[in-house]
Amino acid sequence: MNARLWIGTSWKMHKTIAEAEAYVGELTASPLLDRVEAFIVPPFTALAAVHRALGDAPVHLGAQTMHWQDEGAQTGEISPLMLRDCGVGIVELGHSERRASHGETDATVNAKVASALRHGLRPLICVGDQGDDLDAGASIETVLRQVKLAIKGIDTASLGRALIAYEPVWAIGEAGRPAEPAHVAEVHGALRAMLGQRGLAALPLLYGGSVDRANAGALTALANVDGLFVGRAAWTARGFEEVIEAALHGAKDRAGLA
Ligand SMILES: O=C(CO)[C@H](O)COP(=O)(O)O
Repeated sequence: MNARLWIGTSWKMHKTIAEAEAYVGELTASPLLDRVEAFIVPPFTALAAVHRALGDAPVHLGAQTMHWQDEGAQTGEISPLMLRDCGVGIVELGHSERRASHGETDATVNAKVASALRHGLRPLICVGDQGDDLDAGASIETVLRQVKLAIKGIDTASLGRALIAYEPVWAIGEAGRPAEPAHVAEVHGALRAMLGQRGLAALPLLYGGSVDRANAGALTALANVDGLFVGRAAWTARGFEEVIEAALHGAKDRAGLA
């Protein structure tokens, strides 16, 4: 296997179209993009403009969520067909902010994963334990349960396109504290073992939550970390490039990575 690291950033509810275009103009000048599977996940309003601005650049375009129906009376929602129409290839599903504040459940994540795969989109399934889970030693069972429910009833062959991001809720955002590499290694190891039992050992496992250029290398040095999903540290093109650089450096001695 000669896999490459997946390194991406969600801009969450940040950036106007002009700001998004300026970011893409700067990022696409980076030679590092040829060495990873880079992806950016802008807000819906900037998707079409970012798609145009990316042109042939080696950067995947993602969306932050979607509805599972193709169309319908779903005010305010976006369908998989609409994402495809904007040039989107990846869709983030189940982020903890959507679970906490926008009614996302394990069941809706499961419906969305199935729909994304039907429409040729690559689902980026986000799972994460709460601080209480961590304190109770229940991180692994929480995360395994979320993944099992997200992929429930979906055939193994089509799931080969999925990406999984472990994002501890206690590690995300301004109030978050970055997870220790030893904790990430334990959770990713358990995820790999469970997925392996289901014929899905090759699914890329990304880590997210307060990733920055200082800790990226220690995370990608871990055998079961196949990429990083970054928020704040990559909201400038230079910041994103620095994280990619650190991630590549961390992974340089790992067998099987390009
Ligand atoms: O979604 C995330 C990565 O895009 C995640 O919420 C991490 O955010 P960060 O703590 O600002 O890196």
